[in-house]
Amino acid sequence: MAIILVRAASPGLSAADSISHQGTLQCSTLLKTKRPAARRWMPCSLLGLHPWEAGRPSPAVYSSLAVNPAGEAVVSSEQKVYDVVLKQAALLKRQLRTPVLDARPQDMDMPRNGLKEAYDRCGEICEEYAKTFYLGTMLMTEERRRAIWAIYVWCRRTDELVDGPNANYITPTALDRWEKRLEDLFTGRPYDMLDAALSDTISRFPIDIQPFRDMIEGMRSDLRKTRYNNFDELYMYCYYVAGTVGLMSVPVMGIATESKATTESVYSAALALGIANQLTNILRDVGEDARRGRIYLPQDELAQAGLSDEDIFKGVVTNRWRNFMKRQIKRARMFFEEAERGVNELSQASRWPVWASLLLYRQILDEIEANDYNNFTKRAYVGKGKKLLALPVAYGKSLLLPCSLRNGQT
Ligand SMILES: CC(C)=CCC/C(C)=C/CC/C(C)=C/CC/C(C)=C/[C@@H]1[C@@H](COP(=O)(O)OP(=O)(O)O)[C@]1(C)CC/C=C(\C)CC/C=C(\C)CCC=C(C)C
Ligand SMILES: [Mn+2]
Repeated sequence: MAIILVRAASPGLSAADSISHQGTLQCSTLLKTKRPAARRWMPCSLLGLHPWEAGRPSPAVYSSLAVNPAGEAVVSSEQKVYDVVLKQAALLKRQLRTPVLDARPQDMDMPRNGLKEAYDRCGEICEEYAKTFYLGTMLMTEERRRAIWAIYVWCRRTDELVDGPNANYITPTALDRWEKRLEDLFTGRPYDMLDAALSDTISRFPIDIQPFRDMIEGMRSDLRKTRYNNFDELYMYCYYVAGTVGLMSVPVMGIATESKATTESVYSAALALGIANQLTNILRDVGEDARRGRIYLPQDELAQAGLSDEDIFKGVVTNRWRNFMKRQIKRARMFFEEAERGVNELSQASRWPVWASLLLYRQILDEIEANDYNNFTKRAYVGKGKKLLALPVAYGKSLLLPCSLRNGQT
């Protein structure tokens, strides 16, 4: 696939920055050298690096076009998703300027009777299905905790549609109906008590519908797609099913008043955390997914490593597999690193749970390594002791100054 760099859509870029042709480059990201005045760009491939090995510049400063085999230019997934980030950030900024939250009557602080029950049920479901997330939410303020439970339950139910016991009967039409329900709850007409909790959350926090719609879109693609040709395709899937969670959560978590970071950069970090978590999920579940006929790994990178679908189905750990896995783990860690830069930009009370979940999820990668990359038959599992240890470490990190106050604006 050939890549053409085109003028960035973001403000502040001059035409001189814009066009450069990369012929048959494999990567869709360029490395920005540290010479801001000249704004030099160097293709990662020329440096012998994958973009994620070279340090991923924000797509805010460039935009890349991939050329498909028919010679048509297509916008990269990263750029498409970054456009969503910009839109979400703009919406949040606009809504925060409208003093809806402050103008709320006092009695809205506590949900009314039926709603309390609905939120409590969301909490129970979260505790039952995701002990780690639940533990994290216990560190939040009550209103935020309830909101995250409601979002969690909606995400879990959406995932259950395609992964749960009735998954074989789920059609695109069923997902269309689920989307209609989503629209209804966003306009204050919830279908059941769990939807009512989310509907209430939406009235309390400046949450937009798009990430929710996009998650449903991810489930639609999961119904029809079992292979990913390259990382660009996989990235889009990860955005849909997990990056969206980051975008849904930021308006609830809140950005610290003292933070000097841009709203866009906080959203980018939240997106990166979702992507990192999903890549980790994928690497942990390779064997389990293969038994369902699914391979969520970039086919081109498998081929470059001398591996085929058959090797995945056979599930034998070879040196080729180890080398392939090392690169995949490295990429996931880069997304975690990107996410780390945003955590302390969140409001103080939200940092600890996010750090805790980041550290705990990232440890799954260490466990895959400790299992000598056997993710075919061994499930990477973080033991209770390590989980408990992560909590004080997370707390310590949450007390550090936001990156934007340490190194200037991010
Ligand atoms: C600035 C900054 C860093 C902000 C933080 C933003 C933030 C809170 C991001 C959260 C990211 C996150 C937790 C993403 C979830 C990723 C995930 C696990 C997605 C799973 C998708 C499908 O996976 P699959 O089917 O392959 O796997 P299973 O075997 O089924 O597990 C999901 C299952 C999609 C549905 C997601 C959820 C149910 C999780 C939703 C979680 C929350 C709303 C809680 C977030 C709260 C905290 C405290 C992190
Ligand atoms: Mn699932």
